[in-house]
Amino acid sequence: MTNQNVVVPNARKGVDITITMALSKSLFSPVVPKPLPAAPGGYFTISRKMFAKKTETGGKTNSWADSMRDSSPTRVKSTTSLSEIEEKNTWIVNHPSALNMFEQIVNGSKGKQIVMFLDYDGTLSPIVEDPDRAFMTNEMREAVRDVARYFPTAIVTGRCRDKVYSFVRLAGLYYAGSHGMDIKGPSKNCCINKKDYQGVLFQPASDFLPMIDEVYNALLERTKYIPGARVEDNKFCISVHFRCVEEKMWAALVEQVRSVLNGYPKLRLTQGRKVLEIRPTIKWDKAKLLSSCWNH
Ligand SMILES: O=P(O)(O)OC[C@H]1O[C@H](O[C@H]2O[C@H](CO)[C@@H](O)[C@H](O)[C@H]2O)[C@H](O)[C@@H](O)[C@@H]1O
Repeated sequence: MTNQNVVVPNARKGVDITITMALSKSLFSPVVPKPLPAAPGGYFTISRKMFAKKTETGGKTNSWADSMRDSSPTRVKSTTSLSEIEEKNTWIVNHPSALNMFEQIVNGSKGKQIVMFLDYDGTLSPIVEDPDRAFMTNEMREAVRDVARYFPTAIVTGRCRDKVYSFVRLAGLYYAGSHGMDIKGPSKNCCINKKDYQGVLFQPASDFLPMIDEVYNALLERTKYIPGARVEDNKFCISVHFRCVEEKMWAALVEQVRSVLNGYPKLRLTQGRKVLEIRPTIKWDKAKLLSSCWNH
């Protein structure tokens, strides 16, 4: 089995795209016009996303605030150490540009089913201050529509599935919201055969809904005194945004979030791009979703 990550930088658009090439026997095969023959190999993934550093709960509030500062792109660094340069160079060597490897990609995909997995925020839409206004352009929508004509395509996001659908508005795609804890296939009208409609495919964390609701309300209450903090309900997950919070208040914000979570050992805290994410401790995330799709 081949598993290769290739990063495609695109300074012009500033977007990230994940391309996954998987076996022909996949979850998505019903919407492919001409299924490709099964291949003995596996899959390889091309990712052009610098995944934000994720940290588990358990650390001290200060280390959380440090981590929030470290992952903050607005923080200006006056010097770059030799080891940082070396680390970056190693990263680039291990994640070569897909644009420079097009032939290898085409060769590697022979006899395999190509499946597109696309992140939303910072990939299809620009990063903006207001999460409700992270709109994608019509040009990007058309590009995704075109891709979906050729390959089964899924949007995989930490957001609530309905919310991301309201941004993308393309019926022929798979949508995996709440970090893959809420998956739905293409809607009825866009399937070639009605029997292909798969509705809600997977909601492994449904038991957590009442708990998530409770925690969402507690977080709203506890963070309302921190200017700029924003709590987003992502159905099976919750996001606490600190993009608009002054840096000197970050430690106080983490303290509030952690104090709420103390009563909920079944929820865990991770960190994304200027966002704290609360999610169920089930053994399920976007990576597991991807591998389960191509092993389906
Ligand atoms: O896993 P992802 O799909 O990358 O979801 C992570 C978070 O994405 C969204 O927040 C990010 O984009 C916002 C709009 O550009 C930006 O304001 C925020 O700072 C970013 O973290 C989404 O709103 C969150 O709920 C997701 O957790």
